[in-house]
Amino acid sequence: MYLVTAKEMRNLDRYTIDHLGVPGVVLMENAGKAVAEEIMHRFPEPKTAVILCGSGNNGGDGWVVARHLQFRGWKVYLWLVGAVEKMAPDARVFYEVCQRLTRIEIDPQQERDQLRRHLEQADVVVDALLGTGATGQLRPHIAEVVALVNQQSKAFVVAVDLPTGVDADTGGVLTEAVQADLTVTFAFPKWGHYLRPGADYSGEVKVADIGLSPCASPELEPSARINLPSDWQHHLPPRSAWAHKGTHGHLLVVGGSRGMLGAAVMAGEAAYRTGAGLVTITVPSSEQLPLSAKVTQQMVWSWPGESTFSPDSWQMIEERRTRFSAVAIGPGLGRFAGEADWLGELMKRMEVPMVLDADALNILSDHPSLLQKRPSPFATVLTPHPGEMARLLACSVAHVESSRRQAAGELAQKTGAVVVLKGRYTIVAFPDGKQILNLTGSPALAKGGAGDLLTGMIGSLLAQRIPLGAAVPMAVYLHGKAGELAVSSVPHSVMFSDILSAIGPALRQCCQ
Ligand SMILES: NC(=O)C1=CN([C@@H]2O[C@H](COP(=O)(O)OP(=O)(O)OC[C@H]3O[C@@H](n4cnc5c(N)ncnc54)[C@H](OP(=O)(O)O)[C@@H]3O)[C@@H](O)[C@H]2O)[C@H](O)CC1
Ligand SMILES: [K+]
Repeated sequence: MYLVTAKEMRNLDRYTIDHLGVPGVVLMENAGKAVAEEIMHRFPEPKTAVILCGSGNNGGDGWVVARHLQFRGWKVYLWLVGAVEKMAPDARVFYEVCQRLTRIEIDPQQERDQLRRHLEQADVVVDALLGTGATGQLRPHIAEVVALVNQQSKAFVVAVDLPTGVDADTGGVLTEAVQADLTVTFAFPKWGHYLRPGADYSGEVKVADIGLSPCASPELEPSARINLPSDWQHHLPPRSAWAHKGTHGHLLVVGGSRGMLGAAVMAGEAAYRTGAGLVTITVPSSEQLPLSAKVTQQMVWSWPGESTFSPDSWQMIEERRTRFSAVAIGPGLGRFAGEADWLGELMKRMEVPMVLDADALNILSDHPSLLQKRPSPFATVLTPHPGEMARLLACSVAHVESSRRQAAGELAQKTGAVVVLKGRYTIVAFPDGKQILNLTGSPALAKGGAGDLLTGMIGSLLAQRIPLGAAVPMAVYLHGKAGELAVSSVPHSVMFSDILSAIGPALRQCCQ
């Protein structure tokens, strides 16, 4: 499923109407009817609704909603908040239908006692004021009505396409926004539904098919998609009865400095759970023995070239590096003298797909040129949380969080790496500008170790030679799904081991 900007939506709209000739009023009828059906699905018995319509086509959808609810016995209070003479032509068609059906209140733009009274009676309020056509800060008369809607607390609030006041592309709030319980959007979800604070105003987001043309040509192709198993589940290799431990890849995990061995172990365990045939963890030689006593299924080596960083001390890697089909660097890595040369040497020598996380990213922040050491065409995946992203882009965390889509895209384009910007809705950004938004996840993942798990899962799927464009979104989706499935009681008490155990069920749910 695509994820669109307002402009991409308009392009698809225009193609359907102008090029294919589907009348706009047909799309509007389908849109309004879809909203009415979602409402009646939640309220099977007729209730009282206040429907607030702007002058544009978002308002047009509102007139259609009003007619359908009224036909099904609802008490409907209809309000035009805007100027009739400025009404969009398609909206005008349905406005005039409503005029023949019932009284339409015109917002007086000063005292609004009547509107308050209607809102107090409402079981449902429909926000059809502004949709994807909103630009700039809300004009006062709209902002005042939005405030009135938010002041009443009884009604179930349904936003048409977008909550009024939410920017379709950034999720930013234009002055203020309608706090919706449900948003019914059309054809494809918009970025604004999943970027804060817009995500907090959207409530549950339902996507209605209104008969819009699917993407008909490359130039119309939106640049983003929602992460869905249907896009990659066929890439998970089946388990042949003839398989052996060498059949499903060998991941090298590099990390685990003193006091942070657990991170490397967790990444390694997650890699096994996600299907890797072999996992080797490398830790500082001082930690190798203690760790060997702790882990069973994973081989434990010391860091390559740890002592002298001289070329010949990399012999171990030279002799064995072809054994590995992917490498993950970072879980519990820590910072140390000579880190840049060491990481650069490792990045250069490992001619396999590579995941960089945690302190490997922080070292990269101080030495961005290290990425140029990566031998092409081997892929590199960066998995920053917002703090690491801020360091990589030399900006503030607030800036990253207020422009997640742009930040992820910028780093991917700048580095040529695949960027996984973690968060409630993780974004996977590719160097060619394509992006994938992931919707799975749970507050249970807001704990130490969750990032190490994801690093191990991405490394595991890359080690199994799953194509990059499938391996990364698959791992991100499964990681979030495992976080959901791990919650047996409350998310507060979920442990790393619960999430680890949930990887298998998540795989079964998505890939069988
Ligand atoms: N394929 C689809 O997705 C379909 C979507 N539909 C609906 O159409 C809207 C988009 O309609 P559009 O007319 O382009 O724009 P809006 O209705 O969202 O808003 C335009 C009106 O709002 C006024 N406006 C703009 N910015 C502000 C602001 N900051 N404050 C107050 N008012 C604002 C604008 O006034 P102007 O003076 O600028 O003209 C317009 O009056 C989409 O969201 C869907 O709901 C179709 O119904 C079906 C197909
Ligand atoms: K709206």
